[in-house]
Amino acid sequence: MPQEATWRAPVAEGELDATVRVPGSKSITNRAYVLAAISRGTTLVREPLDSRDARLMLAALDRLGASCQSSPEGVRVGLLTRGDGEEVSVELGNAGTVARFVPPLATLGFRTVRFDGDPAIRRRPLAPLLRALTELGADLDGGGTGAPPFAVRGHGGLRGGAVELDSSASSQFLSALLLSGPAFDTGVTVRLVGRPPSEPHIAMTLDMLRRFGARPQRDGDEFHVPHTELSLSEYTVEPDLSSAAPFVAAALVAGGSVRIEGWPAETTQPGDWLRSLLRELGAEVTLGADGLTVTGTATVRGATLDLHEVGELTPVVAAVLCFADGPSVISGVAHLRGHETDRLAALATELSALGGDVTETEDGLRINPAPLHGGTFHTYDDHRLVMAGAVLGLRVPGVLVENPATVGKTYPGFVEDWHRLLPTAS
Ligand SMILES: O=C(O)C1=C[C@@H](OP(=O)(O)O)[C@@H](O)[C@H](O)C1
Ligand SMILES: C=C(OP(=O)(O)O)C(=O)O
Repeated sequence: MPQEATWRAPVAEGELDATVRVPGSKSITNRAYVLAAISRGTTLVREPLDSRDARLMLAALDRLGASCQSSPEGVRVGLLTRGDGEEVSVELGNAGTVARFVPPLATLGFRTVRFDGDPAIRRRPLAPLLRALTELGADLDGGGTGAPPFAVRGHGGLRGGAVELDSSASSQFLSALLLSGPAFDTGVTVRLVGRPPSEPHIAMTLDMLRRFGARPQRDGDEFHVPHTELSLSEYTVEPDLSSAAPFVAAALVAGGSVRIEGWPAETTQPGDWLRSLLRELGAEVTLGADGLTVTGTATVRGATLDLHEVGELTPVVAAVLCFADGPSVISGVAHLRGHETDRLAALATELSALGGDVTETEDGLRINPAPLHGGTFHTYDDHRLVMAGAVLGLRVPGVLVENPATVGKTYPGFVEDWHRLLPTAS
């Protein structure tokens, strides 16, 4: 991982012709670890992501007594242990999946689990989940503010049952309750109030629960997961299609072809939507047994896009649209103000600082064509802003991406892989 304070994002000096293998999906890896930790026996998670967020999840499960062992085959995760009244601390970093998925698990043992992390995670939404957990019988200490630091005093299980949940600030609140639902005494029934973002991530939760042997049901806004003993001997993680976003975007922005190996034929990942997006913006897109191939001509069409379901793609998509030949509007992503940073403010500020004509709206961004120039691209400790900066640098000399190491949240080898994409780059 580069240790420099800034990284000069390389310019594409010609057409691209590259094949890339991106690391495993953060969302799938961390769900697989959680489900493995409430499954009988040991689950081997193959091809998992190894990144800051994935390590934080493993460290959290280790604190809850699950044995987590890495080997060349993958990571073996055992069942959580009940504990003996001890007090442990879980480090959240700035991982939404750890902050949302682990507190429900902490109710299952006999231990007090203290949660805290980076300053940024203290500002991210959590209150509706902590409220719902309390209603389901959890004993929380310091959760009144609805933010870390707080503690869960585990009493060896959670009653569970029916609860109303406002998951409009993050789909992860709903996923958190559903993922632990099989381990609650009476399972869990969640009635949603408000519309959650990131529907594919909810589908991913339901799909992975089923694969581990749970029987989740959905009826519109009501979700039910009965108490069930789970078990699965092994689970293979797909490549992270959101980490692939800057690479496939590169073919459109710089021209030429980029192939992503291992792109699944069927998936619940939100990144699969890139196939239709890139076509709409002007690329040729082919999905075959050898992966996804995207071919572009360096011409980008402007577009009006509702990104409510695929919010995590916004930084890279916004960077691409700065090269469009017409105006663009991104909407449906007000919840991005509660992501790693306020992504709408960060993108408007940083893209404008490089000459972009980018303004914030209530729930998105307006982007008009404007010539860009070099300068420092601040990244606010947000991995996806590093990826956005890399895309800008393909066509704009002198883009200095601040703190590139922060990309290690989901993709520690990103900078090295990006340079391999551009063998003739400066
Ligand atoms: O469940 C998940 O793995 C995720 C859900 C989404 O969160 P939000 O619904 O909070 O946007 C997404 O943005 C995040 O990167 C990962
Ligand atoms: C929102 C994101 O992450 P997190 O899992 O921390 O919510 C993201 O990766 O874009």
